Amino acid sequence: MMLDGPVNASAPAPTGLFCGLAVVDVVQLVDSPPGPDEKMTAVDQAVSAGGPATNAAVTFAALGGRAALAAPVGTGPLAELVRADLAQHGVELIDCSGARGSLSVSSCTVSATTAQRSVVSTNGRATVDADPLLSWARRNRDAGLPAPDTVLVDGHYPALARAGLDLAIGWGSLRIMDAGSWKDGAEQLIGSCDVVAPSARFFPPGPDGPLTEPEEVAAWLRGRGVTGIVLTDGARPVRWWWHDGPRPSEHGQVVPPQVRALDTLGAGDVFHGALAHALASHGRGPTGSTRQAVDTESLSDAVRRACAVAAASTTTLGARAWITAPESGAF
Ligand SMILES: OC[C@H]1O[C@H](O)[C@H](O)[C@@H]1O
Repeated sequence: MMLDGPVNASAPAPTGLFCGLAVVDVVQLVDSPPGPDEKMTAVDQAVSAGGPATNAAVTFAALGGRAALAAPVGTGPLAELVRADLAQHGVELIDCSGARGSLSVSSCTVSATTAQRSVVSTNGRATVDADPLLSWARRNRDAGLPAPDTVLVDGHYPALARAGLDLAIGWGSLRIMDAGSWKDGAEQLIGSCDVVAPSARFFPPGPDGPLTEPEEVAAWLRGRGVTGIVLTDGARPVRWWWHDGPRPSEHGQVVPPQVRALDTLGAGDVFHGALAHALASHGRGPTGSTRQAVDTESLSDAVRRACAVAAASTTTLGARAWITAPESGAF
């Protein structure tokens, strides 16, 4: 799984802002998922902060980037756990809690036989206030700090995503969306993104029902002005499309490294964090904007790197242990 070397060894560390969900993940590794009314002893456990944007931000920082996470976290014991995990992994928190600051717990069961996960969570039920994000941006500007190279949104808390994307438009940052499975309201955000990474469960509405074919999904996203499309499908090949202005569209796929997976929870988030890191590492283009530096070659290279990191993350339990695993030195 050794990669060809750093994306751009001489460039300063890329910076990323991640907007979306923070939760507490309680992960139990079991021989097989419990049945109704069954109590069982787990084989192992992991507890950490979780949520797509949170896991992506931690990955970005673990790969050497400077990451900030805008998410409602609030106060109390669960919030303390999230804050401690982010601090340990070098992610700056911009707490965007509104009046109701209620952090969710994701109860995650992972089968040691199949590495498949089941997740139960109230997800994003806190109210959100985007003002702390805007203040953070103003403070950084006044301090002369560079704007983030990339902004990633995960589709949770659309008002926060909107604020992050609007800032990114002003900064000229590369705008990435972890689109996951289809969510109502996604369409309003997608049109503001340069790169959209949906999963194989992303079925946008079509004239005759949901669009399920990858080519149809890609065409739908292209029709909304998206330049780079990265369609993930678990351990199956990742397909990508690049469609830049009048030039013909380019398309390719990357077969992820085949590994002995223990836990697939959060692997998609790790993929998105690594994708953002690789794309942001290409530096700034001729107009001083990161988005100008990204092209079809950098996208396919970023997909290849993200596949390697995400595959490695599935060999350990939870979305953190891969960071200190010996083979992660290759990243
Ligand atoms: O994408 C997986 C993440 O979101 C889920 O809700 C879990 O919290 C996990 O951290």
